[in-house]
Amino acid sequence: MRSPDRLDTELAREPARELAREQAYLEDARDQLTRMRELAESLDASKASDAVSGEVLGWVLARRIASLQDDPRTTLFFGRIDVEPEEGPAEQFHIGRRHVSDEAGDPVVVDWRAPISTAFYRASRLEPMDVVLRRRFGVDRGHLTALEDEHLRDGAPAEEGDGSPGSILAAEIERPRTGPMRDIVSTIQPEQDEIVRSDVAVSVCVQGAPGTGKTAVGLHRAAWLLYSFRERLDRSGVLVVGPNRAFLDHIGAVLPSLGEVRVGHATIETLLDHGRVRADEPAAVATLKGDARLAAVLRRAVWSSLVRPSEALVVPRGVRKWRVPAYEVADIMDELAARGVRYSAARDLLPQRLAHHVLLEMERAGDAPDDRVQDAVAKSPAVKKYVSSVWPALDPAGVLHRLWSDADALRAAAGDDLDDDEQATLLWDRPARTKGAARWSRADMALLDEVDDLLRRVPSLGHVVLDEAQDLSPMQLRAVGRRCSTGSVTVLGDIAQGTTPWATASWDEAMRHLGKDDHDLVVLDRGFRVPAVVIEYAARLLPVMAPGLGAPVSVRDNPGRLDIRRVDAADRDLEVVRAVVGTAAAPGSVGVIAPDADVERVSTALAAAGVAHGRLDRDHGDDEDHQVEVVPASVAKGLEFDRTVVVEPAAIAAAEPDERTGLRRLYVVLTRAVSELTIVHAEPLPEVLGADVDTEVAAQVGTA
Ligand SMILES: Nc1ncnc2c1ncn2[C@@H]1O[C@H](COP(=O)(O)OP(=O)(O)OP(=O)(O)O)[C@@H](O)[C@H]1O
Repeated sequence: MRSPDRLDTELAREPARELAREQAYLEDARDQLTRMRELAESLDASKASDAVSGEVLGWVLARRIASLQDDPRTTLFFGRIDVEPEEGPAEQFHIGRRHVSDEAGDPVVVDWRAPISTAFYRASRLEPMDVVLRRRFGVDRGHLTALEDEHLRDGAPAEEGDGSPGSILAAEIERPRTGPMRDIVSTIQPEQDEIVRSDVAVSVCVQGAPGTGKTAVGLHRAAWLLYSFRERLDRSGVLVVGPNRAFLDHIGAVLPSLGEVRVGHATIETLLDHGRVRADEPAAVATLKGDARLAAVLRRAVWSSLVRPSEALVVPRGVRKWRVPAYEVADIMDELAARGVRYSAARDLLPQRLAHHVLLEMERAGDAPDDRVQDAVAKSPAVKKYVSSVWPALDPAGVLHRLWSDADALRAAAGDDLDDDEQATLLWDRPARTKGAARWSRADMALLDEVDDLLRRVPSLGHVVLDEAQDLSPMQLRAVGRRCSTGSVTVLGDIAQGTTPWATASWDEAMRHLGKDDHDLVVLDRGFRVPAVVIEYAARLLPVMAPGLGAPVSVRDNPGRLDIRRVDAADRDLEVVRAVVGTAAAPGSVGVIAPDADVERVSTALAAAGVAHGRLDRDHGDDEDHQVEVVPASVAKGLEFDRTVVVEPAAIAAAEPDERTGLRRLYVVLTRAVSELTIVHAEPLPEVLGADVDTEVAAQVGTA
């Protein structure tokens, strides 16, 4: 019998042995991956039956070979589950970013998206899902450094956990943020996994406070859908829509790191690109243009272009003239208009319909015309001219130009939907002379898109992930909705972060505008980004600007640090530089978030002090990665930095058109920090943050 001391020593050695065993398994898996890649490389695309198949096969093989590269920065797996079903054999599965199999075709590593992997993410003591052991691996540059086991059926009482992550999980969550956003496959939480794996037919709307993982969940859902419904979605396409270019740069590496390179990324501006935006307009005008009532107005404007025929169509052919009486043309037009075909598509059908009637006339007169005659009649100048007179050709710019310049046209289209004042608001003060000279606004883009769809149906994708959806107007939501009309959508957002005057107040309403009345609404409330002291501070804004919405419960180990520095106006820029220099000494990204109008000044002050930095503007950042980025407040949404320095909160709030929007913008800005938030201000802070806040919070975190 072994002595207790020896047993202890052995037990202490066991994890090291286990780790060595797993490391050996990893080496084996790597060999198998190499074997799979070599096999793919040995296949010859030129043996295909013809040149086109050869090209397709060559492309498929190249893609497969690329997907079988071993990335030395990660390991092939990050977890393991041991499954013991009541019936059938016990099995063990290593879970990784991609599938690896051995010579016999048996799995060595299973893809995190495979159905069997669900248990890795969701099994709990309450619901073990046949899992007896869940193992997580600590990883460093391709090596396993630690393992952590959870025994789900070891007889301990089946209680829910307290929600706090284990140490490997915690280390992953606490890892400093550098560079762009990374994937979270190894640590997806059960409530997140449920969203990720919702069926392809289900549209999901996720409301979640800052840092609850909405963006991460949306991107992983896209990857899961592509894996599970590859053929269908490869054909129809998947698109991610985000708020601005800087955000797309921030998230752009996540899907490629999961092996998905074919997902499109767009902002609402690039999606609705119907010309150059050349005009800014008052919030009241943009809000009205974003109102869903405009859809009915535009529909009327388009369809009222039809002209009731008053004269017969006369088609000369040889010595004869053939006629289609006006009332018959009207019947044909009514039938086409009632069929739900889009305006221009129906117009394309009209010549053939008219020609068919001419053909019937000819037959009645004893002729025996064939299809070629019908075609010739349809293409004849007489028919073309007639069609243009009763069913005029339209284009989006022409329709909108007329509405905004011609009070009578707008009144006719407005029906009961817009009152006189609203019509006056929409009319241009100085109408552009031609549609080509029109100075379109951002809000006009969604309207041009609506008209475009009234003329010809915009094709639908298989799935759209719409991030920061709370900021979209009803007309913009309709535009996104038509791009997933036959597919599904994942909508991500936070009502409290709505910073447009038209921001949505209700997800049910937003989903209705998207055409997805039937949807699942899920609330995420565990915060993975913002540490407790920072989120508690930012949450002081909530009762005023988003009553009823709660702050997330931070699951971060790091309590965070909040440092509020009040200085004289003359010293402010110097203090910002000092704060940045102090905070940039440690590794991790630093975001200096300033009122848009102050970005230039802050950047100049940093440059003068020799602090290298980048700048994230609305449309782009530069391509280099900088540790320090200066960020206009209006661009900060969706981004995160290890540490942030926020400049002049009162000015950030005051730059918005109203108090509520201002405080919401500030809430977004204050919730970008992963570990530290430093506020530098000369103006008094907004009252709702607390009059006593300087001393109170400073004391709480022991700052200067
Ligand atoms: N399960 C998880 N494991 C590890 N990290 C996570 C997890 N979920 C989220 N995170 C991390 O938390 C941070 C915040 O996530 P994300 O940006 O997706 O949140 P969000 O809800 O979209 O935030 P916001 O509303 O502020 O834009 C990211 O760094 C993300 O990688």
